Amino acid sequence: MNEIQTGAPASTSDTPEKADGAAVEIKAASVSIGDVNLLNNIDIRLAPLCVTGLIGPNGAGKSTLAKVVARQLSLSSGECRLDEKPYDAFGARDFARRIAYLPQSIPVATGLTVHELVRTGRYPWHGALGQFSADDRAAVDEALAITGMDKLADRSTDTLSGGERQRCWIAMLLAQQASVLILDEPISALDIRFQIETMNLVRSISRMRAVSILIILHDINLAARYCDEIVALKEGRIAWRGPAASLIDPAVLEPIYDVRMTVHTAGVVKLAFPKLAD
Ligand SMILES: Nc1ncnc2c1ncn2[C@@H]1O[C@H](COP(=O)(O)OP(=O)(O)OP(=O)(O)O)[C@@H](O)[C@H]1O
Repeated sequence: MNEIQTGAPASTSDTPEKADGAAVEIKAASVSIGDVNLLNNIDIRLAPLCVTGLIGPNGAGKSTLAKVVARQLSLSSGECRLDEKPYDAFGARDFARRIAYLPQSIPVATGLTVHELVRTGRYPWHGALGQFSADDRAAVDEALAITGMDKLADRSTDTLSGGERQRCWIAMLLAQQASVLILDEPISALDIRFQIETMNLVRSISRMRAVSILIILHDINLAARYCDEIVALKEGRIAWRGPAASLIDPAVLEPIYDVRMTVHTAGVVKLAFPKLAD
């Protein structure tokens, strides 16, 4: 997997321009199912050039919030705005040009090759006749190359390993060239090399394409290292938010996870670990 090379490929007249950096604003968001409150009064803003890490214990509401931002789940109360307009102002295709979502559970079998699956990321950008343009082809080739999936382009997705499948879906998302990326645990199945390369890629995309990124992570050390801002959820509420550089501190982490923590310093890098029992 390589560092991202250039900006979006040059547009031709039959495909729309890539949407400019978009900002998402979620205000006073609550989600209830029956009498269970999954999210309570959440405010969050995703801005271009910013990687926001969403952390917190299992069941805290992270995936629920990701689904809300990706318009997969409706709010019980509150509002979602994209570029200062309510989500309802966007049709499905318009929305997909702006916001791309990688769910936590990706389908195991699609019956498509890697190349065919990544091509589906271009759907929102097809011209009026639905024809695949030079821009579409360039976006797919670039997405395959920077995720290292070009070597497996002709393989059936049904035969991929868990990590390869995760990279394949990341490639499809990159081909979509949206201005906002919502990534729910995108590195959970990746080995350490691909974890680091994916996090580097996420940062590069944020910087080079002015993309707004929300990424759910369980690895707090990677979150501190690669994100700009952190939002920590606990029991459906925001337990802490702040710059990623302030995360690795027992005073911050212990109340979020209810685990005693210890911090080790290697050079200028601080790493947090659970404290072992004496
Ligand atoms: N449709 C639903 N009906 C009832 N409860 C639900 C529903 N969907 C989610 N929940 C509950 O809401 C809570 C938050 O779930 P969510 O998947 O958002 O957590 P999470 O922080 O992403 O957890 P994890 O780290 O384990 O993936 C959980 O307790 C879950 O069981």
